[in-house]
Amino acid sequence: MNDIIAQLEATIQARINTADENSSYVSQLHNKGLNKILEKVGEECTELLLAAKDYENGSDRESLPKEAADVLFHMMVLLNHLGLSINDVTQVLASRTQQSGLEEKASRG
Ligand SMILES: N=c1c2ncn([C@@H]3O[C@H](COP(=O)(O)OP(=O)(O)OP(=O)(O)O)[C@@H](O)[C@H]3O)c2ncn1[C@@H]1O[C@H](COP(=O)(O)O)[C@@H](O)[C@H]1O
Repeated sequence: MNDIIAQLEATIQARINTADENSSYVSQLHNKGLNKILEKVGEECTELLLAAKDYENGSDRESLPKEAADVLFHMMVLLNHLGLSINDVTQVLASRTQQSGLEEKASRG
């Protein structure tokens, strides 16, 4: 796993464990609960879509990677809030590397 992702995950887990709302955005979000986290993930996904359109039409070439980072970060907070990890996601991706997406689709029948 990418070092930054692994480091970020360790920080997210530490913030969830210490749950110090005053000094931590992750702790705040974790304490607010699943609905608030899902709201943030939804918001960030919408911002990602808008940034992708702006990137394509050339009006904004800066925001797309930042919005993608926001989505990834909030998805990691979501996974960790529920006791999962980005490792659970990379394991799924790894298990899919032996098959093309089209083969997988055809195998569903
Ligand atoms: N990568 C991030 C990161 N990306 C985005 N954000 C926060 O996510 C929020 C994004 O929400 P919005 O853009 O909607 O901004 P907002 O209007 O302030 O949000 P709300 O008031 O609606 O919650 C902002 O507060 C950002 O600061 C992040 N906050 C933290 N991290 C990482 O998480 C680590 C732990 O952070 P703390 O828990 O704050 O210590 C940090 O060291 C960083 O590495």
